[in-house]
Amino acid sequence: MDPALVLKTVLSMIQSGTLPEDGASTPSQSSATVPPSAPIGAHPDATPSSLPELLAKLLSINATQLLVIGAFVEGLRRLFSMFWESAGDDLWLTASFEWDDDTTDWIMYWLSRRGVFNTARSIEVSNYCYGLKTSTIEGLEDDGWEDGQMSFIPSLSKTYSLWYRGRYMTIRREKTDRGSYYRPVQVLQLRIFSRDPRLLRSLLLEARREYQEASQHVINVYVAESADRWKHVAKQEKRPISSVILDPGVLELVLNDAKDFLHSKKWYADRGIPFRRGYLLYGAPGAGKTSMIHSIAGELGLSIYILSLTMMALDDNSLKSLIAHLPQSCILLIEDIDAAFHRGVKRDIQDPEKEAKSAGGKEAHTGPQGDDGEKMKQPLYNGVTLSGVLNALDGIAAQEGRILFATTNDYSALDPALLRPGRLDLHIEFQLASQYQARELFRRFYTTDDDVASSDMTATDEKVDSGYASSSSDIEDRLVATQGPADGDATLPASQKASTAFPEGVQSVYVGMERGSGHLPSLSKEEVIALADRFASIVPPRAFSMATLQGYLMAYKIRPLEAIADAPAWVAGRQQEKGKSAVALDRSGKLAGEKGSAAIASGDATQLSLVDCSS
Ligand SMILES: Nc1ncnc2c1ncn2[C@@H]1O[C@H](COP(=O)(O)OP(=O)(O)OP(=O)(O)O)[C@@H](O)[C@H]1O
Repeated sequence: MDPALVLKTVLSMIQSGTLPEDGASTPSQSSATVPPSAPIGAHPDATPSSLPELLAKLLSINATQLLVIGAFVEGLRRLFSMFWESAGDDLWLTASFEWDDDTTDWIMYWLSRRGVFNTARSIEVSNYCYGLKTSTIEGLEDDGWEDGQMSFIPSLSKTYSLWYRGRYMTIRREKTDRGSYYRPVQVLQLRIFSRDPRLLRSLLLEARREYQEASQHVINVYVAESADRWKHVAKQEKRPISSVILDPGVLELVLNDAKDFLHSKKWYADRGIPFRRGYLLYGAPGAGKTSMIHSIAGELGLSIYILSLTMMALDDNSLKSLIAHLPQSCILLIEDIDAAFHRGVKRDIQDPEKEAKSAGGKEAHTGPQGDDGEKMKQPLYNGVTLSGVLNALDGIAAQEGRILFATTNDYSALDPALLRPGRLDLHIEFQLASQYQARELFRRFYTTDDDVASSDMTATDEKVDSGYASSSSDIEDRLVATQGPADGDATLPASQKASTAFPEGVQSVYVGMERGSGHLPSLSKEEVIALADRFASIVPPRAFSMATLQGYLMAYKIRPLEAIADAPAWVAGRQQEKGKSAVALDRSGKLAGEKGSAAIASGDATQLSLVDCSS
C-alpha cells in the first residue's frame, strides 16, 4: 500500500468524520471482507471506506513502509513545533514572575478580580495568606468562612486562559530547575497573543495600580523565614497614627523625620552621605514601640520586614542575603536587638572610637558589652558576628527608601558601634505612661470614632494636676452613685465584684475584657474628658505601661464610671504587688526595679529622651 494513500485516507476520514457504515460491523466481519493477509498493494486505488478496513490495511503495512510513515509524521511534528515556537516568540508577549515576588501578588490580585480562578475547574486551594492574592468567593461568608481564610491559586503546570483587551491570554504556574530539591523556584508565566509590548506594560501597570488601591488600608508584614528568604505572614489593617498615644510631638517627630528622609535622596547623594536612616526605640515593655512602627509604616505605605538576630541558622552571609533581598522601599524592623547581644553575637571587631578612648584610659561606654573580652568570647548562639550585623546594616543603604527600626528593652546591652550615627540615628526612649498618656488613653477608649477624630485635646499635665476643673457636677453625682454604699470590701474592684458568673467556689477574675452584654452609657464629650482627667489624676505618672493601663480599661470596656471608681484600689493593689517583685526602667533603659519607676515618677527623669545622633 502506498503510504501517501494511507495518510490521505486518514486525513480525509478525520475531515469528513466518516464512521463505519454499519455500526454493527465487527472487526471479525471486516477482517472477513478484507483479510489481513491480503496484500495491500493488490488494489492500489482501493480507498478504505471504514475504520476497521483502514486498520486492517495499516496492519498489513510492512516494516519499511511503517518506517517511512513514522519518519514523515515525526518530520511534520518537528516542523510544526519549530513553527509554533518561533511563532510563539513572534506572536506572543511573555512575562515570567517569580512566585514569591511581590509582582506576582499584583498579577494574582488582578486575576482574582477577573474571576479567573473562581470559575476554573482545576485549582489549588489554600488557607494560607497570600497577601492580596486571596480570592473572595461569593456566599463564602454565609457558609461561615471569614474573608481571607481561603486562597485560590493556579494549579501547577495547568494553563488558564482569559481575554485582555480583546487579546487571548494564558497563565501558567511552573516549577523551574532553580532553588532546592524540596523548594524549587516557581514562576508564574503570563502570555498575551499580541506583538504589541505596550499591552504587557499596560497590564502590569493596571495590576499594580489595582493592587495598590486595594492595599491602601493594609500593611504587609514579612518575617525572615529561613536564613535567606522572607515570608509574607500577614496583611494587617493600618493602625491609625492617632491610636498610638505618646507624649505630644514624639510620634510626629519620628514620622516627619522618616518622611523627610524618604524625600532626601538627592540631598544625601550630593553630599556623599550614605542614604540610610535608622531609629532605635528603647525602654519599657508595652510602651508602644511596636505600635508606633506599625502606624508609621501605615502612614508611609511601607511593608514591614521583621528580623530576629537570634534566628536559628542565621549567619553573616545569610544576614547579608536577607538584607539584599529586601524590596527597595520598606521598613526593616529588628525586634529586641539586644537579645542577640545577650546571647553572644560575637564581637570580632574592635570599635575604633572605643579603642581610642580606651587608649586614653577612658571607657566610651560602660554597658555589659564594653571591651569585656569574656563577653566577646561567649559561645555563639548562631553564626552572626557584630561585624556581620554592622555590614548588613550598612548594606541597607544600597537601595533607596529603606528605613531601619530597631527595638530593645535593654539599651545598655547594645554595642556602641551599633548606636553610631549613620546606623541608628535617632534614639527614642519609651517610658511608662505619663499623665497625659493615661488621660488620652481613657478619653479615646470611651469616645466614639468621630469624637476621637474631631477632638483636639491639647491639655497639658498641669491641667490634669489642677484638679477636676472640667468635671461637671452631673458626672460627680454619677460617680458617687457608681461607688454606691460601702460594702465592706472597698479594695475589691467592681470588675471583680461583678464577676459573679463563675461557678461557686471558682476563684477567677477576668484579666482581659470581660464578656457580657450591655452598652456604653451615654456620655457627652465633655463628660468623657472630665472622667479622663479624673483617671489621669488617680494613675501615678510613670508607674504603669500603656499596655497595662489598656488592659485595665479593657476590663471596663463599657463601664467608664466603674473604671474610675475602681482605679484607686487597682492602683494601690498593683503598687503593692510591684513593690515586691516588679521592675521598672531607669533613664538608660536598664531594668532597675520598681523603685526606679517611683524615682522617675517623682520627676527625676525627662519624659522622653531623644538622641538625634546625626546632629
Ligand atoms: N503608647 C501607646 N499608645 C496606645 N497603645 C499602646 C501604647 N503603648 C502600648 N499600647 C498597647 O499595648 C500593647 C503592646 O504595645 P506594643 O507592642 O507596641 O509595646 P512595645 O513597647 O513594643 O512592647 P515590647 O517592648 O514588649 O515589644 C498594644 O496592644 C498597644 O495597643
